[in-house]
Amino acid sequence: MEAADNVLLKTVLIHNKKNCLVTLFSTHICWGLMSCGADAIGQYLEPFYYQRHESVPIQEIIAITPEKIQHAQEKKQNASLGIELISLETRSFCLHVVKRVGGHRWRVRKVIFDCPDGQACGDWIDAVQSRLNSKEYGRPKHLLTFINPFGGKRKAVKIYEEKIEPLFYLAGIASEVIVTERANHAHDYILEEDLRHYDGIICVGGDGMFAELLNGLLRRTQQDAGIHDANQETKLVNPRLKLGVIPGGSTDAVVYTTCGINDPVTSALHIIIGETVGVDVCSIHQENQILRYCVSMLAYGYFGDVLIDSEKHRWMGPKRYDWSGFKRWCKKFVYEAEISYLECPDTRHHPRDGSRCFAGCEICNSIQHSEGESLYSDDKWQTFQGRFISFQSITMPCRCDLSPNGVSPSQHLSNGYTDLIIAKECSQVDFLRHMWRVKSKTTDQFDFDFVEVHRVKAFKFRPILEDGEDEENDDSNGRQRLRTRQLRASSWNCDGEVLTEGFIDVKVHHQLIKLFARNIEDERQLKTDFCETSCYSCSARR
Ligand SMILES: CCCCCCCCCCCCC/C=C/[C@@H](O)[C@H](COP(=O)(O)O)NC(C)=O
Ligand SMILES: Nc1ncnc2c1ncn2[C@@H]1O[C@H](COP(=O)(O)OP(=O)(O)O)[C@@H](O)[C@H]1O
Ligand SMILES: [Ca+2]
Repeated sequence: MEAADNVLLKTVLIHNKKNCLVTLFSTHICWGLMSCGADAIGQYLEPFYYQRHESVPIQEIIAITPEKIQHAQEKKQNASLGIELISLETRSFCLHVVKRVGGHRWRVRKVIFDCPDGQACGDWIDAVQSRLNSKEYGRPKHLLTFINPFGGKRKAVKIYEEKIEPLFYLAGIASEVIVTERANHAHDYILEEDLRHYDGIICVGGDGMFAELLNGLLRRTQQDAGIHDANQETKLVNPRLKLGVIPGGSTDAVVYTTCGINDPVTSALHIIIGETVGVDVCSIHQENQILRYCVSMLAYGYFGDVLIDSEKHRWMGPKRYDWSGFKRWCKKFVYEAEISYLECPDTRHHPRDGSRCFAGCEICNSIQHSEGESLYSDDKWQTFQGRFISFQSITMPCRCDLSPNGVSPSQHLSNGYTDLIIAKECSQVDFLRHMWRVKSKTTDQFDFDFVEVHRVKAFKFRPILEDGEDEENDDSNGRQRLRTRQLRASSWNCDGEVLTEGFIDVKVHHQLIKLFARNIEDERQLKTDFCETSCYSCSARR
């Protein structure tokens, strides 16, 4: 019974008016009815087995609090004495634990236990609290929080005050809150201020707001490490601070991808439990300068234009993307570029390999990168030159309400690669069929002969803006003449921010940042009413 070594506390407590054996292990807490009885003062007979029990990992305990309950006997006594409730010794405690309510949504569940006396109650609270404080769980204590009052439906301040602040208080997290007054407020603050006291920086906002935290933190980290204007060969430094997002924007692809849903309470709970996931970051260069960093979608052509147009319709809230998407689709624009890319050498990893990135992803954990090696000495660069409607580089799956499966469903959070998705020149109807599949959950959106996909480590993008010579009728004098046709230029949609530079070089940095989030769970594999395999009672029974 090796698991018994990890037993920290074991007593009979009252839960739901029944005697329950409650055991605190170093990794989880377990409670349930026993087949051998135990008396009310906590004596129990060995051997005992739980009949039915529940187990919660320590990681998923949000907090433990004393619970003031007037016990039945005391109530009776007080009633007979004709007195109101007086302050009595607290001998009950409440465990606030993560509860999964379906669709990746998390809520707080309260589980109350009554102890034989105040001393036992205090012992339980101290024992559980000391596990929660253990460094191995990395739960944040001090957070810097930025709220964008103008993101999405403009409800970020209300969301924070009503839903998030009480949860942080419950979990003992001190949060310094800054409601932003202008674009780049958060970015500039992170670049300049003293951040030593924080464990992490979070925002209540959308992808654009998250991009401010990302760019601010990565720039600050490189600056502090003495790395300025890095070229692509430079190994970037990983920030100490972790980032987190509470959805309050329009698309919220970062939070939807990493938590499985854009729900503020779920995100707050992911942050509180302190679990983190490494996330790949693209650095976007022009010559020897880093222009920006990007984690979700970097797009040129269709989605670049949609972003520019959607900014004019901000008043519509999140619906502006549908409207601009539709408007932009009505006019067909074609772009041309030369794109060179360094494809993932392992052919098992591909945007259409059918894999999914779940919490504890084995693919992300097993992929090896030879970070120190020069990308440019590699002779495996390939080139695509041609016309397209949409070009996207997708570094995480980019799930969102617009695309619940993701823009690249088999992309991974931390595999060190980005997926290039090129929708080549085609009819408007064909492009719509492709987009329709991106939005729907059913069919493979890449299964079209005009869609090309590659999983790459780096790429170079060179827009072609002149189309050689074209014959054109000049109606005024009826003669034909040759002239150079100008091709349309687009701009980049970089995590929802506009980037006007056309020529760029992009490189993926494997797990450059850590995000407070577990990543989505494979709900088919979640056991709801069974104990973890490490449970003492279960392993004893096996
Ligand atoms: C003709 C109908 C077109 C519908 C298009 C359906 C495809 C959906 C693709 C969604 C793209 C998700 C990638 C994430 C992008 C965000 O970074 C960005 C900014 O998000 P934010 O508003 O800051 O939360 N949002 C968009 C739509 O460009
Ligand atoms: N106080 C503010 N006023 C105006 N713009 C802001 C403010 N705070 C942040 N922003 C900017 O608003 C943009 C969109 O924010 P975001 O939270 O992503 O919302 P949405 O998802 O609706 O686009 C970002 O570019 C961010 O820099
Ligand atoms: Ca990736």
